[in-house]
Order: sequence, then structure tokens, then C-alpha cells
Amino acid sequence: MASQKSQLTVRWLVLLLACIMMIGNYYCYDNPASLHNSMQTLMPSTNFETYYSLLYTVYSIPNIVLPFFGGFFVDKLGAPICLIIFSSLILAGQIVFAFGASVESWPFMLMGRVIFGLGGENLTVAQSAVLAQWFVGKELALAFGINLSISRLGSVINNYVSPAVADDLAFSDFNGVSMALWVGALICGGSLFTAFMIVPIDKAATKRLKDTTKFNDDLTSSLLEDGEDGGGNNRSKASSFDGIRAVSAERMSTSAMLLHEDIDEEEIRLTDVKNFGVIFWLLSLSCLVVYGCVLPFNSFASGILSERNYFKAPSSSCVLMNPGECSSGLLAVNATKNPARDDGDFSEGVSNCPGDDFAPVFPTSLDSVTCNGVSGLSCDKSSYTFSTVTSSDIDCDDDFWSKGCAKNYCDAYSDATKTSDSVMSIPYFISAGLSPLLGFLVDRIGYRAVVASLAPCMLVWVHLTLGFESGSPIAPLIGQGVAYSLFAAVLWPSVPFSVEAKSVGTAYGLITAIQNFGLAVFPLIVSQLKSANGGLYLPNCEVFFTGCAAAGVLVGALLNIFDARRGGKLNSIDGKGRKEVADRGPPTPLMTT
Ligand SMILES: NCCCC[C@H](NC(=O)[C@@H](N)CCCCN)C(=O)O
Repeated sequence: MASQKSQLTVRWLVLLLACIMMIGNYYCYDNPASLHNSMQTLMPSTNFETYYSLLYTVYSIPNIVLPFFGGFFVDKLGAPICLIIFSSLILAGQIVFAFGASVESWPFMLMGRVIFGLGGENLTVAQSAVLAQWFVGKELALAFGINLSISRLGSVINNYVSPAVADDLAFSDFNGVSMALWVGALICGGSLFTAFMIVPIDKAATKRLKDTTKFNDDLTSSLLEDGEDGGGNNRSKASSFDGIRAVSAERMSTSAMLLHEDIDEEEIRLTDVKNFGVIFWLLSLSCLVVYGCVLPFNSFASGILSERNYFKAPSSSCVLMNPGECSSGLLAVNATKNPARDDGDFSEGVSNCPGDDFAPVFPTSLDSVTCNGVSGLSCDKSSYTFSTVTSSDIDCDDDFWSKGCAKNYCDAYSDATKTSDSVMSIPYFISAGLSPLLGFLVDRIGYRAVVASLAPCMLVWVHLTLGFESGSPIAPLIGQGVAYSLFAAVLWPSVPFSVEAKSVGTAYGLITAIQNFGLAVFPLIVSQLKSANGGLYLPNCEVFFTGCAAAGVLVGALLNIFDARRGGKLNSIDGKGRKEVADRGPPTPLMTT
């Protein structure tokens, strides 16, 4: 039934609805990232960063297991009904999250993200299964490409809309952050609505195709009986089949080889997983390591780019003109000549500090400095004492630092963050633009396994460049976007070619669960590497991402070897490969008369 759906024109409407349905998911997934600063202002706490990371952790951890069962339910209950269940969970999760922000409660916000996570990854699984049913054959990669492109637009739109809503749309009882999250809930409501629209379309198509298949079955049986009644010789059988063609040539063309392929009625078990072949497991491994240097990199990209390009550490010869100025009680407020500004070789008027793109220096120690008597300053603490000030001591949300002792530092930090945030959007912009085109090409030229190994090669170059060179990050980020788009264009459409049709949902669930293992664990590894390197990302974290990409190259090579041994399905255009063509054998007399 699945491949018959791919003959119906209504598939394009299903694709459109499936794309709109995913916008809510991608838009809301990155709500915390785009609202990070506003949330910190709304709910300041010493544990803010921990709570903030938990918003992502609680999303990912259950998804190390859940999508596997979600995928199984997709196969068992049918993908369309699962779209409604998972879209409802997303909406419910976002409502609880927004409510939590309205009442400024971390427990509610975290609970909301758990519920959102229960729906989020499973919705991707169900939606992949729906697209696989409707587009398997010659257009699957194109359908996935269009889908990813529109989904990623959701992420990009969120980056611009949510902070703007949070800044401009606060009402008396609703703070700006909660307003932005309620807008997300509204978008999720729209997604649920589109899920409801897909169900009747899918049901009607399934019924129509079942009726067609039954009609052809009945016609075939009755003509066979007629042929036998009329003497049963081969000649009369042949003319009977000529008759079948005349009556239902078009319907036969879509269903002739599929008469016995009604997967909906086959028994589906979780244990089917053990029949998944080596190609599926290699795809999963590839997904784990290659996505591991794409999505987690994106979460840290802002920090990495700041450290590498826009907020570089100044040399040790760059010092303050008066490093103890804050300590001596001369806390300058909005001064043109702030105490935390380097004046270089003061006698000669030469600066030892490089200037643009470097972090300004700040006081090295503070001894009981207070804000007392300084007007226009609202400081968090009554007095500040540090024998050694490090960058992690500086809280730019506290007026003491941002308007006083580290004004230049905080201003430059804010500028660097804005620049990094816009530059780090490059890979997702590229993915939104390129994915449909790449999908179209993959459907026409195949070479899925080849591309799955070339994309990580490009990622090796990207992360080596980011880790060990100091030039502009634009070229490597364009490379990251192209490699990511190429990889996604071949990975997801390859899954249906690696398992039986009845287990496609389970397969998508399992690969997503494996991917989420990486998405939950890799960020923890990156934070550990950063802490172990004195709070610096570079080069160690980039060495880690390079290692992931190199593993992707290796797995890609194995994928090509095993794919070639199994008939070259992944690298073929239609995903059938040489073996299946050979398996079909010579045309039967029945089909040739
Ligand atoms: N039809 C499958 C497309 C998957 C696209 C892929 N998504 C994922 O990998 C998700 N499991 C995780 C995305 C997190 C945001 N919701 C992608 O490239 O985004």
C-alpha cells in the first residue's frame, strides 16, 4: 500500500501539511536558546546556567529510549494517528513550559520540556514514516529535503521572533519570556491542526487503494475462472489477461507488483529489530557520530566563535592602566574613560592591546568595593571582594560589572555574542536553502552511501580549521552547512532501503534513539573538555568534533563496502540496487504476453 500512495497527486498536499506540522517542533525546540538572556533577567539565580542546560537535557535523555517505542507504535497503530498523539504532546509540553515561565517556576518549565520531548522526537519519527509511505521510490529524498528546509526555517524564525516578542510584548500579568513561549504554543496548536488534516487524507487514500487492489484481485480471479471454464488453454488465459489490461491498465500499472504487498496486515514485533541488517546499523552509527558534530556543535557555536574570532583573549602584555582602580573606590559609571579600559604603553600612547575582536581586560582584584553612593547603579551584592578576578566571576547582568568595573568588557561581550549568534546561523540558513535541491539530486543520481562518507570528510576539514586556524569562520561554517545538508539529504531517505517496509517506523525510532544518545552525551563531553582546558573550548573541543567527523568518514567507507556487497542499493538511484533487479528474475510469460 505504501508505494501505491506515492503514485497519488495528493501526496504533495500531505507533504505540505507535514512540513507545516514540523514548524512548531523546530520553532519551540530552540526557544530556550533564543530566550537565554531574557530568561536570565527574568529569573536570576546562581544556578541559572544549570537550570538552562537542564531545559535541553530533560528533552534529550528520555529520547535515548523513547523514539524506539514511538517508532514501534507508529508501525503498530499507523503513522497518521501517531502524528496526532505526538503533536498533542508537543502542544501540551509547550503550554506547561509557557505556564511555568508565566509563574516563574523552574519545576513547571522543566516538566513542560519533558512532555515536549516525549512528543518532539517521536513526531519526527512518525512524520518520517508518513513521508516514507507517501514518497518511497523516486521522490523520497526530495520530500525529506523540502521537509527539513521548512523545519529549519522554524528554527531560524524562532531566533528572530522570540527575542523580539520577549523584548516588546510584555503585559502586566505576562512577562516577555512567557509571551514568547505562548506564541510558540500557538504555533504548536497550528501544527496539531495540520496533523488532524493529514489523518483523513491518509485514510481516504488507503481506502481507495485497498478498493482498487480488491477490484483487481476480483477481476483477476473472475477472468481466470472464465478462462478455465472456456477450455483452460494458455491462449485463452493470455487473452483473459489482455482483457485485464484493457479494463484496468492504469490501475494495474500501480498495483500489479504490489498486489501482495499490503504491509498493514502483517504482524509487527519489537523483536523485528534483530533482523535489521548491517546497513541499518552502519547508518545509525553514522547518524550518531556525524550528527554529533553538527547539532551539539551548534549549541556551543556561539561560545566557540566568540573565543576564536570575536572575543579573543588578549596577550599578557595587555594590562589596565590602573588595575586597582575599582579597589580604590573609584567605581566609574558610564564613564568615557572606564577604569577597565586598557591604555597600553601609557607614556608613549601605544596600546599593547589588540583592540577589535579581543576581550577588554578587567581589574585583577577587588577589595570590598561597593556601589554605595554611586547613583544609577543597582548592584546584586552589598560589597565585592576577589583576590583574583576571572572571567567567570564577571556577571554582566549585574550593574556592578556591566556599568562599573567591567563595563568595556561587558559591552564588548554583548557585541561579540550578537555577532557570533548571527554568524552561527549560517549552517541552518544553508540547510534551509539547499536541502530541497540536494534531495532532488539524490533522487536522481543516488550515491547515498558515497555522499554519506564525503559529507563527514568535509566536516573533518571544517573542525580542523575551526580548531587550529584563526582566520574568518565564514568559510568553515559554510562548509558545515553544506556538509550537514548533504548528510541529512542522504541519511534519512536511506532508512527505508535498509529495512523491511513494515518496520520503517521502528527503524526511524531506533536511529533517532541512537542519535539522541549522542545528543545527550556529547554536550556533556564538550563541557568537560572545556573545564579541563581552563574554560577554553579551543582546540580540545574542536579536536573532539574532528574525531566524530573522522569516525563518520570511517563508517561511511564501511557503508560503501557493505552496500556494494549487498547489491549497491544505497548508491543506486531507486534504492533497489543490482541484487533486487537480479532477484526479480526474467519477466514471467504472464507479464509479457
Ligand atoms: N525526516 C527526518 C528528518 C530529520 C531531520 C533532523 N532531525 C533530527 O535529527 C531530530 N532527531 C533532532 C532535531 C532536534 C530539533 N527538533 C535534522 O537534521 O534536524
